[in-house]
Amino acid sequence: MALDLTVRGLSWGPRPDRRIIEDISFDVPAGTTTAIVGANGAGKSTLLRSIYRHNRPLSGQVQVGGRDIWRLSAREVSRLVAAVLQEGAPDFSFTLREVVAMGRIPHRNGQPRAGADEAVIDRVLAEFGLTDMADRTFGSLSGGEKQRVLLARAMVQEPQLIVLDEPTNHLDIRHQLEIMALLGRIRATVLITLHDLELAAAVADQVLVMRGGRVCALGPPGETLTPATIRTAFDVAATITEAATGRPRFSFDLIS
Ligand SMILES: Nc1ncnc2c1ncn2[C@@H]1O[C@H](COP(=O)(O)OP(=O)(O)OP(=O)(O)O)[C@@H](O)[C@H]1O
Repeated sequence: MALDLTVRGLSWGPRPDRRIIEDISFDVPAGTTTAIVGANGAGKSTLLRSIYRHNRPLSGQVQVGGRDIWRLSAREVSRLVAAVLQEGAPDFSFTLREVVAMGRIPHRNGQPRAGADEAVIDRVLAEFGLTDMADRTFGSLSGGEKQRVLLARAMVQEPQLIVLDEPTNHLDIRHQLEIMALLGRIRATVLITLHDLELAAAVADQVLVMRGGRVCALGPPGETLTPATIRTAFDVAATITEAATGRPRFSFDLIS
């Protein structure tokens, strides 16, 4: 299940005269992945917060499947959009299964969990290799396992759009690759912030490069992750070579 995301002229700031993101427009076609990259403070997380209906825009629109998210209730949006964020980790005393089950709440309409919910939870736990540790407490898990659980919680939400803020942060190389492989199997539309440009080039159909709260480049990785754009966005010199896999490999130098 996947719906397209349309963002038009989106601006947000804590006050009308203090805009952190300004005039952002882009489309994410249904079922595709867009990576957002940019320097620290460029506005990536702020943009995501507007898309999962946390920051009400000062101007502009966010539409999922053609529906303006601010014309829908929070519950309706949570049936469409799931978020995997840096902040907002669940209580560490919940079991892994309880944390994953929280993803069904938007579908329950005040009713207790039903058999259908349990079936979705069991399926996703199995898909994510979490069944055997389902009774462990969230607090006892490693960083990589926690990240997998948060992704599983988003998946039981059965979203049409999933937004992820740096889901590979703090993960070792193997766990980074595992998370990216899991993402590759997701049927939803994906919007993801990443600091690692090689990961972005590997997973994204489209890359949105941000600088100073604005879109600095938008398009396929080969057209956006160029030395010129990287210099503008990150203020570094980039050299791009081709790895044995055929994917781009980046190395960086300070500009003296
Ligand atoms: N509610 C807020 N009030 C005031 N300033 C804010 C608010 N939210 C974010 N900012 C500021 O907006 C800027 C962009 O922040 P944001 O977290 O979106 O950047 P980012 O690109 O995600 O950065 P990073 O790569 O470091 O995570 C930062 O300078 C931040 O301090």
